[in-house]
Amino acid sequence: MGKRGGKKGGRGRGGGRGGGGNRPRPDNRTDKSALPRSNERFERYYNELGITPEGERDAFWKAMKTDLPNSFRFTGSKSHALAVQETLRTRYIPEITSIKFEGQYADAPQPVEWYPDKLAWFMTTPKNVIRRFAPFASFQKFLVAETDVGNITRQEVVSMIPPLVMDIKPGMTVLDLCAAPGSKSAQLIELLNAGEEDRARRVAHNLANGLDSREGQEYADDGRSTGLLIANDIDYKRAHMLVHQMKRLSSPNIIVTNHDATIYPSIKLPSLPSTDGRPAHNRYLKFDRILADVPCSGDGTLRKNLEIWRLWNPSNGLGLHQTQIRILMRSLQMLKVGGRVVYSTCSMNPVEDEAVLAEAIRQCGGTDVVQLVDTKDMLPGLIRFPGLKKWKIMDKAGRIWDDWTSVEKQRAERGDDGLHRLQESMFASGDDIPLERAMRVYPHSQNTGAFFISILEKKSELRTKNQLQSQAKIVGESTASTSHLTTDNQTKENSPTKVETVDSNGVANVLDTKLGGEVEMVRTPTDVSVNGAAGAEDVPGKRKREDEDQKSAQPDQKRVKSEVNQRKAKGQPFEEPFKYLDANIPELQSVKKFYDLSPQFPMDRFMVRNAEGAASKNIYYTTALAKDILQENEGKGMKFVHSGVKMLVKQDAPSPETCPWRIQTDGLRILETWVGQSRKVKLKKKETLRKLLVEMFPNFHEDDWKSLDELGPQMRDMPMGCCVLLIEPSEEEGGFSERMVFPLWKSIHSLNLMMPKEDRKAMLLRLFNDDSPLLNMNQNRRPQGNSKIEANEKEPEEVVTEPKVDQDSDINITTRNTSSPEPMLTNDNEDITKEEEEEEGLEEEERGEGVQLSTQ
Ligand SMILES: C[S@@+](CC[C@H](N)C(=O)[O-])C[C@H]1O[C@@H](n2cnc3c(N)ncnc32)[C@H](O)[C@@H]1O
Repeated sequence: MGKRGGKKGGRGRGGGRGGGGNRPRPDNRTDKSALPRSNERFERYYNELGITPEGERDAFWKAMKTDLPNSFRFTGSKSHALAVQETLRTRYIPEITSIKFEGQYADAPQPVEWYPDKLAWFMTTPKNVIRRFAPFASFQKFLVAETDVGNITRQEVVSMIPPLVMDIKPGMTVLDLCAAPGSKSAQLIELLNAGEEDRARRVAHNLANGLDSREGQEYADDGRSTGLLIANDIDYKRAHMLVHQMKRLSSPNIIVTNHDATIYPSIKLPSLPSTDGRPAHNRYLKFDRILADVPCSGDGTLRKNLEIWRLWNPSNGLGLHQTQIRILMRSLQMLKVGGRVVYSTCSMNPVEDEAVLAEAIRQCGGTDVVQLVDTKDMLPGLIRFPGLKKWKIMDKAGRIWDDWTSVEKQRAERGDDGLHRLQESMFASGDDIPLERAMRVYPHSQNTGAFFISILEKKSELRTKNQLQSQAKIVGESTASTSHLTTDNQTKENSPTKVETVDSNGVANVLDTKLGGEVEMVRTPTDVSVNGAAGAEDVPGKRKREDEDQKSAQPDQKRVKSEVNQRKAKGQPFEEPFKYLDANIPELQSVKKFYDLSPQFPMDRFMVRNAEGAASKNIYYTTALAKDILQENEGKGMKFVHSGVKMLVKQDAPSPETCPWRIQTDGLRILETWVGQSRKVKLKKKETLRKLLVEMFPNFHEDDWKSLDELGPQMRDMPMGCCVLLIEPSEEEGGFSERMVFPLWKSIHSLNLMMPKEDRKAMLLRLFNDDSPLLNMNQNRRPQGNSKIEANEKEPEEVVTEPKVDQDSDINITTRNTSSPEPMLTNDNEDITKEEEEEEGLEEEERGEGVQLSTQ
């Protein structure tokens, strides 16, 4: 499938069975496995810290110096993920274990024991062997196809831990503050939406049968998931990688933002009506759960990122300590009382781990206010070590210090030489903070990377004095301490409570920190009114503000449009605004009528992405809470990058009676329950589906319906346009083991299952072990309609890793170089990198075409 040529330096870990040998590669790419695996200061520091028991030290270093097994996760709804997992078990494992490689039978992929439902797996056979050794070809095809369509996600095993210990429940509000590229956000949304489809179907069934509606919080919105995940990243380009990942999840419960987590703005909610005649109080969103998977030095990923052996130095961790504290402090401020923050890093360095926890707890007012939750009984089967109570700090010069007193003494006697990065908060203080409740996972315990995970519970509101002090600290120290990040934040104090910041994109924001813990965006002088990221040249200034004041006098819609256009013209990044539609507009009314939608389906949550608020091409759907947030914060400087599931797409209709709005696969999962029986058809036999998958635009006129078995008469009688094809699991011979739904389009002369080519191929491979080429029956047909229709029928393709100009015009990006001037060891704990996707052969140009429709 993929191009394999030496396009870029690969992330290859070739060289045999996890041994990191130096075997030459068959292509011209750099063999990183040949990089030296030693670093005197790194090894000395961790030996001196004694992070593992004496008897395990050799095993620890041995594991560190060998290649990391590949690991992946089955994603999506549980039933679907289990169905894909079953294919691995029943078809590919027997095949793999019969392959002989270097004189031995290949190791089978194995499930990660502690991962719920065994949905995470790892395998020790090197990736390049799987890719290039012919007997693995069909397994490789399966992996690539399922990864391509989002059913499998490559992710480091240890990186899967934090979301699992967050105790996510339906209906919760969750914030992932440092979320790109989005592996953990994907897990979070799966947990948040767990069981949604079953619940909604139960409600619909009860309604149809005159039974009582379901009780309980989970059924508050007729079984639809009411929770919210806000996934954030400071880096604009990476925030768009996040958008790509989030779009694959097709959830209306997600908002992606692009802010600095240390000063993440408070999100306004609509005020409740005042009962006493006084002005209504401002309300802000507080979170049940926050994940602070902070930027870190990443030495826990060293088995995968071999460059860390060369680049590791003590300054990396020391330089991140303050930023990590600030991110954790801001998390705790935004948390509900009783809520939990999971703080995690892929670094083993206590200066980034326990020292950060201890300092944040102290700043909050102690363990009565914020307490660590014991993790030792969580995820039975996972071998872990307790958090450290005592530790030492290595300075820039490689000297190791036991405590702060010794540093101060040295400073008094010999000056600051090499000590300037050291701070008191980095050292163990002897406080009675139960740091052992955190968990440390090391490579040798179960052949993984290393990770640090902790859970903090907010017992009571933070004390206002501490809040203000810590916020003042955020303001005062921001410039110095974030300079090492990949972005160049600058912050300056404006007044005791007003803070002007210029973020990584050059966007100027005014934040008001006066409210107990609220960081409110009060003005964004250069923001494109709602979401835009300003150009670097747009630094705040008096003239800018005057311009802004004038602009605010313009009608909102015109202003947004003109500013978006200006940005487009300048090639600057911008986001189209989120505009909700009136439920009574003719377009939505026609959709409601055509699909016979149940009155239980909320018609007031549809939105479009254009300043005019016009339903012209794509209509998106969000939850009620996402709508409240997007509307309430519009024009207030929140940088919303993405939200909404594409649910309806306008199509050239084959007749005036046909609704031109077809249901898009992304939104079908949510809508299908509420579609009336008049636009639903059922299919039972696998072979009928196979025909619809292999043939694009199969003929459908005159007697063609007879070739479609049980589906034929249903489609013969179905008026043209889009309908819902439903497949129920059945025990019958030739029946299906899982429930599936698809949008099916009927035209004058053909039918078409509306699925992108790559999804069709993946499904053919999984259900039928069939990788024969797809047949485009349209090509064999005499053109009947006009050629414009054909052109309009193409679905825009999605990108995988790189942001690009989205043909949907939802997202338009001009990329900017935000990289740090110096080589920097800020590890992003990447699970999927561009480089790796290229290795997998998943380059953009190789992706199949999108959905096609025919009006013929
Ligand atoms: C360890 S990675 C996160 C990995 C991610 N949680 C996942 O599982 O895919 C850290 C991320 O934090 C982002 N970041 C760095 N400094 C930040 C800040 N001050 N605010 C928000 N995000 C930040 C980086 O751009 C990077 O994407």
